[in-house]
Amino acid sequence: MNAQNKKYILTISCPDHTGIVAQVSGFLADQDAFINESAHFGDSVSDRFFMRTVFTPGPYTPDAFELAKNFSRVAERFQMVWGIHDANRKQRLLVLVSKFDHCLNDLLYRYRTGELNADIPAIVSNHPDLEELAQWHDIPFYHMPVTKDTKDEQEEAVWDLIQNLEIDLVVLARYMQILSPRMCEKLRGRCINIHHSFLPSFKGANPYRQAHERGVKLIGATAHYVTGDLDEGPIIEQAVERVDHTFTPEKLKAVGRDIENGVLSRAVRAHVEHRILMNGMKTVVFK
Ligand SMILES: Nc1nc2c(c(=O)[nH]1)N[C@@H](CN(C=O)c1ccc(C(=O)N[C@@H](CCC(=O)O)C(=O)O)cc1)CN2
Repeated sequence: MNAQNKKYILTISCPDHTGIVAQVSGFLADQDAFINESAHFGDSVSDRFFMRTVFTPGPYTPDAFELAKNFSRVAERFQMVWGIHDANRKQRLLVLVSKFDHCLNDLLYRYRTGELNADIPAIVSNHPDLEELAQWHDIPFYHMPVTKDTKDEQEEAVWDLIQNLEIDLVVLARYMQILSPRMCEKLRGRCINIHHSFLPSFKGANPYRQAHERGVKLIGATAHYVTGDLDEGPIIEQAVERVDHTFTPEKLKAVGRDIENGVLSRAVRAHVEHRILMNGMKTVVFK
């Protein structure tokens, strides 16, 4: 164990090839680093390889900058998309909400208890309803109302806040406004939405009403990265629960709330722990 309790996470995605695990573990050994855990996946369809290795520096391990410079030679050889992340650095989340409070409430509980190892410097909403909940948690609340005519200005203000607060991840916790393609591009790979259906079923607004009208026997929730295509972004986490003909739309929503909470929190936790790697329009999520 090193004195400063430093720990890093190396994430890799690259064209599949023999010897990658050997080269990476050999590199870390040469840099005097201790591997704590490692996971990898070779996708035979996309022919890409994914790896996540957690390591702690030894007495002779160079600093993170020097380590990254040294690793870049290995990365180039295998055409890697890679990152070395500080496992002890808390990711900074901006949570966007509208009027529904259950996902925000759940995230804030997990944040307050330390289960969600992240910082939440601010909450943004297009409605004032949830300001009291933010105040209870002593988190700054920004009421940023939006209409079809003011959407551009509102998104500019949200973007300024993201930059000023050095936000790492934006979480749409039942935020009921569709982000513009421009905003989605700016937030590519770092904006997670909770959709209240088992996608790809029931995209868009009012999925519980759609589900009730369809007479489904399962309802679910999906956490996905946000793209310009509504509810089409790469899926991160999903869950379902059984329902039956006796379930009214209100009862479907009540059961759905607990599903949404669990799905969103697992997705956010996976992101902040650098366990999600992009695989085209899909994800690889390491346990
Ligand atoms: N660019 C994206 N923006 C958002 C996504 C997304 O996948 N891509 N997910 C939504 C959340 N959502 C479903 O999960 C959703 C939210 C809102 C609507 C919708 O039709 N909203 C209306 C306005 C509603 C209102 O005035 O309150 C609209 O924007 O025209 C559909 C689906 C979050 N954003």
